[in-house]
Amino acid sequence: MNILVCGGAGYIGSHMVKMLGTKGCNVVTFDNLSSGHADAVLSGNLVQGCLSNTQALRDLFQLYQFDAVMHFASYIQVGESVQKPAMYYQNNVANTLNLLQVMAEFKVQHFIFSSTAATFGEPQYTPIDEQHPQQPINPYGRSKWLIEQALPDFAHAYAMKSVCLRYFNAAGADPDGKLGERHEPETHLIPLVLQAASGRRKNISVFGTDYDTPDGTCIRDYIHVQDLCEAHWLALHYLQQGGASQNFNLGNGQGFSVKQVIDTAKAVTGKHIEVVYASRRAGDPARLVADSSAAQATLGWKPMLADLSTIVQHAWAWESKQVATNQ
Ligand SMILES: NC(=O)c1ccc[n+]([C@@H]2O[C@H](COP(=O)([O-])OP(=O)(O)OC[C@H]3O[C@@H](n4cnc5c(N)ncnc54)[C@H](O)[C@@H]3O)[C@@H](O)[C@H]2O)c1
Ligand SMILES: O=c1ccn([C@@H]2O[C@H](COP(=O)(O)OP(=O)(O)O[C@H]3O[C@H](CO)[C@@H](O)[C@H](O)[C@H]3O)[C@@H](O)[C@H]2O)c(=O)[nH]1
Repeated sequence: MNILVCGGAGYIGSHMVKMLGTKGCNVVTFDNLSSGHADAVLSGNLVQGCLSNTQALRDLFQLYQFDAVMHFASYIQVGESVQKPAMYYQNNVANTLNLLQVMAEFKVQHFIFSSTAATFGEPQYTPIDEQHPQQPINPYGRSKWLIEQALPDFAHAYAMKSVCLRYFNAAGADPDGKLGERHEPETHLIPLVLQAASGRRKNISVFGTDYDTPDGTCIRDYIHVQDLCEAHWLALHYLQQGGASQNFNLGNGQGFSVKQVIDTAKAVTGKHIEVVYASRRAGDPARLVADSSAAQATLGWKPMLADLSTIVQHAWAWESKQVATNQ
């Protein structure tokens, strides 16, 4: 199978490229390296280019006959999306539409899209299943939601079938230690806590202690990046076997508070972690936990690395490697 991975030099995409390589697929990564890293692409070819360049996409599709496209490329920071919505709608919506247009032109009919829990907005109930209303509360969530809304039209007009995978909080690192999270700047809780443990960062700020949760800090559903990639692999097979377009929520179904994550990191690393209590970060819902039973029933997906300690251990091995490499 020839698979195009847009954003394959990024955190989740690079793990996917590695997995596709081990499964025997021919992988082409298309990435503008705006936040990705060329050395994270461990399988196939890396084509450096931007989704804003429709002609570059046409040239790419001319060169390879893709069976499917996995689309990880986007901007990903909620806070930044509030400050710079134009940038988010341009990259996450307009550039994705370029990709879909070229897919339609070349009759590539299987699309797997990285969507997000942020399409739901403030939850009305948890765990969040696919029937939960989608009312995104920031431009990032809305940009992903807009693509979800457009996809049925592409299915109708061009017979393009898609699976939207709405990740909850992606975390962890390649169990082989070859890949991990390298966002610059890093905004995600687990890598930041571990940087505070390794000494690369002075402390970790806890954003808000007055939420309506047992310990007052926000609750999230952390899902191992390897388990996310496995879901993509199963989604690819689902589409190839004639499965209809569908959206799936992906998480472990278990929520952990910010304080619980820090405690787990202390236990895993055995290090002192300095904690600073700060005010709430705008746009953070108190509790996001996934109901992934649809993915389990339809795709046969089952998280294999669901334990938070395992997720943090793998991320810690990666962080320790970064520290050693930078010394
Ligand atoms: N990290 C999470 O917790 C999380 C949760 C839910 C959804 N997602 C989604 O998963 C996807 C991957 O997230 P990530 O954490 O790996 O992000 P990332 O920033 O590490 O990776 C994104 C990649 O896309 C590339 N890219 C961005 N715009 C591009 C463009 N116009 N043309 C070509 N390449 C471009 C970047 O260079 C980068 O390599 C994103 O779509 C994100 O919205 C992530
Ligand atoms: O220095 C920090 C960083 C984060 N947090 C808190 O930790 C939790 C998790 O935050 P973070 O790791 O930034 O993830 P989210 O904001 O939950 O967003 C992630 O998970 C969402 C789905 O749940 C995706 O849509 C986003 O793309 C992805 O970044 C939140 O309560 C934050 O307020 C802190 O307290 N201190």
